Amino acid sequence: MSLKVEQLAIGYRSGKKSTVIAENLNFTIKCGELTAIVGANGIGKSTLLRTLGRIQPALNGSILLDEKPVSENTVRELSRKIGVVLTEPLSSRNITVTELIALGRQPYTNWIGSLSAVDLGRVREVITLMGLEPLKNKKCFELSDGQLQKALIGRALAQDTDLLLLDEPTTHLDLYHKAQILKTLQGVAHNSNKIIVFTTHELDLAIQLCDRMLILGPEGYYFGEPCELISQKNFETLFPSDLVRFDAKTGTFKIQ
Ligand SMILES: Nc1ncnc2c1ncn2[C@@H]1O[C@H](COP(=O)(O)OP(=O)(O)OP(=O)(O)O)[C@@H](O)[C@H]1O
Repeated sequence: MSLKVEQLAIGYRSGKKSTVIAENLNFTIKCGELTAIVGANGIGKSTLLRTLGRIQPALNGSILLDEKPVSENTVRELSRKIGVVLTEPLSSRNITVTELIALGRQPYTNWIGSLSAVDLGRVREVITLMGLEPLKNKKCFELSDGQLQKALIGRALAQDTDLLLLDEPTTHLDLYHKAQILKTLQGVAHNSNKIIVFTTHELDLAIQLCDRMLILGPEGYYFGEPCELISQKNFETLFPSDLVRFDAKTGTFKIQ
């Protein structure tokens, strides 16, 4: 299993006009790898993530999952292959954490949506994995933003897809829980052989925990292992150097 991007152009179409956000993207992510997409505000991280998940169309090029163009899958096929966690608010919060996570099993349930023993087992597994046991019977409206974020990631993990795409999954979390979530995602990628891709502004954590990183910059993009990107000085391209500078020794940005 792999996620292969060939000559991909991402952006927006409005009538006959198209706005290209990034183009000529080429990279391959293998199963068992955790990958972060990083870059400055407005550079195109979410646009790329949504394009990879077929939530918005590519302007050009192709996205292949296990050598098959994602565009050739039906919606139901895609729901078993790609799980997506976006930053949009939940439409209804009047359900329990367990019910929310169980929604992730929808691609596998029958037409009346009843959960099998396998579905229920997976829901229980995810509740334990995400540390949601104490919250499992709480209604979603009773949760803090960080707790809800964990439950939403739980829903996507219950979906059990080969590819999991998450847009800023650690935004509302404190440092401890940011590290905990990213460690959990790393564990899922490594132990269950999944491809997990997420956008983030947490450069330090991503450098420490990811197998690959994709840096989107104003002049182009860089893709590789964090240590390669550090030694090639690619992190220096992320921001103008008047205020912050990347320190290759510690792998962190320092304020000038
Ligand atoms: N629906 C849309 N129509 C047209 N342009 C859009 C749309 N959504 C985003 N853009 C533009 O696309 C560019 C990339 O936006 P995107 O949200 O992908 O950036 P990002 O890197 O995720 O930013 P951030 O770190 O601030 O979340 C921005 O210039 C934005 O204004």
